[in-house]
Amino acid sequence: MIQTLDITFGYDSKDEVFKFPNINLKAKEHLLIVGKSGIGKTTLLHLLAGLLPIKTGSICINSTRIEDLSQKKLDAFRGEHIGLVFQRNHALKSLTVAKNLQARLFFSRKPINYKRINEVLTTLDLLDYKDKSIQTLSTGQLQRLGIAMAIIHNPKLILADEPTSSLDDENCENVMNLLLKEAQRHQANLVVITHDKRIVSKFSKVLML
Ligand SMILES: Nc1ncnc2c1ncn2[C@@H]1O[C@H](COP(=O)(O)OP(=O)(O)OP(=O)(O)O)[C@@H](O)[C@H]1O
Repeated sequence: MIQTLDITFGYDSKDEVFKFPNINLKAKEHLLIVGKSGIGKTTLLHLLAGLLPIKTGSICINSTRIEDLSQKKLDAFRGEHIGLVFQRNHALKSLTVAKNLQARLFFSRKPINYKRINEVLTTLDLLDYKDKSIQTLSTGQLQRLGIAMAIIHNPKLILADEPTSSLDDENCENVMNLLLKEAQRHQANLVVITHDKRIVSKFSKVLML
């Protein structure tokens, strides 16, 4: 469940103040965020993840007001309950694909579940790369690994910034189906930013910034 109320934000280096429309998602509801380049979509996603501090307003995720949390508690809350798909991959370059997923589970304070790792890698067509260094992966494979890292710990909120932008039609379909299936399975909310017209029909709620 996500509820935002009158949130505003400003980057220190700029005078511009972003004012965002309220978001109200019940359990299992999903949201697509669209809008022209530079309007503030990624900024909003980072606010929902608690990666940036709101200036005013409130953000409530599963009954927790994230602006009330200390930095330490916020980091722990994010690690445990939120899965983030970034535009750029944040995997650790020195580790293999599987070790990156193990590290993600470790930082989320979840047990290392090898069956779950294999299942996610299979769905994302990455099983053959399990023991490969991530430096050998293509852009699309890296993007799929980013998705694996965002869902491996069964988060309650999945936030995805352009998750399908560098994927072909088949992988675009696989990735969206996986994100929706994972969200459904764990009763999670899924919030996706996109310019990708191929995925619009998958969402019943759309927020235009
Ligand atoms: N760290 C930052 N410091 C200062 N300004 C920033 C920072 N990050 C983003 N901005 C500015 O804030 C505005 C919104 O950026 P944001 O990335 O949220 O837009 P967006 O809608 O996601 O764009 P796109 O669709 O191109 O990814 C832009 O004008 C951008 O230049």
